[in-house]
Amino acid sequence: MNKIEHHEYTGRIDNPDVNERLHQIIRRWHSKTDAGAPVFIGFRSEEGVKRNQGRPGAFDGPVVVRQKLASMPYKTPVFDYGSIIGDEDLETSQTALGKSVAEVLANNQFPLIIGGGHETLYGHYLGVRQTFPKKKLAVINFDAHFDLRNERPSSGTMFHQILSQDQDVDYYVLGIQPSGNTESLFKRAEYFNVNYALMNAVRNTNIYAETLEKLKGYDAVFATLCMDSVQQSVAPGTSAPAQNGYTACEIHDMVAQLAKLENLTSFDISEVAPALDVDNRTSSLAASLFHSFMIERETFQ
Ligand SMILES: N=CN[C@@H](CCC(=O)O)C(=O)O
Repeated sequence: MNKIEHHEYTGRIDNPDVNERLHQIIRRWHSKTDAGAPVFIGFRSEEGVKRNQGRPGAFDGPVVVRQKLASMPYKTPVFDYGSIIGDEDLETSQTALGKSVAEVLANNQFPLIIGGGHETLYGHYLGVRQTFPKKKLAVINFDAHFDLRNERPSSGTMFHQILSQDQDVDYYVLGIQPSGNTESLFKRAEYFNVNYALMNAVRNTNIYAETLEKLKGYDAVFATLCMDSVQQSVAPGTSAPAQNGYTACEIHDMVAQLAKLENLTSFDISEVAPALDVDNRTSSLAASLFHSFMIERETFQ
């Protein structure tokens, strides 16, 4: 059984009479907490990255991203489930994450999952599927990579795992880098009818707006953001950084639009690797993206 670790939030206080920063307002999750509220769930795992021959360092992602979130202004109810401590038994760790995600969804709350390597997404999927066993699902991935490898489960296989076992999931991925995916992976994307857009198309066409329109037609949508979709200058702390990835401005704007999607069930940000980071740039950016998302989605609470 995977251990659950709890995070102690601390930070500065400007006015002791008002709870106006996240560390002042956040409470430990329990099954009676407010419906509709966001709930952070950490997934401390880098086993998938190791198996994928990447650069480990994401194990502390959930700790450092929470440290960065702690002092951000936030006033509405928000909860923290804790972090699942992953180990070499990735499959069991992902099952544990799925169970936690399903528990939170069953409470009509909104899981905000902090990875961990991108193997986080497979556990995220398990929780969504367990909650909605019969629904037509879509997953939207902001990523430089397809993650369609057909190998032992890792941070490069999750969408192959999902699409080969579940006929009722459509896969959308935006920000694919030609320099990060071989012809074989592009062919596999065609084989699975993946709705993909290269980074240049995302920048120069209406594909994102069109994708959001299509996503409205599903029973439920879950979202994942791999930090290696963001350019290396602002997100150096990832296993496989991209030189031509999203700018900080572009990805904030896209996440803000995502937050308005009513049938969105849950959102993970993965591949924050503090051990590879420079001046906490990647963890600060991930925290800022979660914060933007929460502010935009407050209307649903
Ligand atoms: N989205 C994450 N992808 C993998 C690397 C991509 C690949 O397998 O080529 C990762 O960082 O571990």
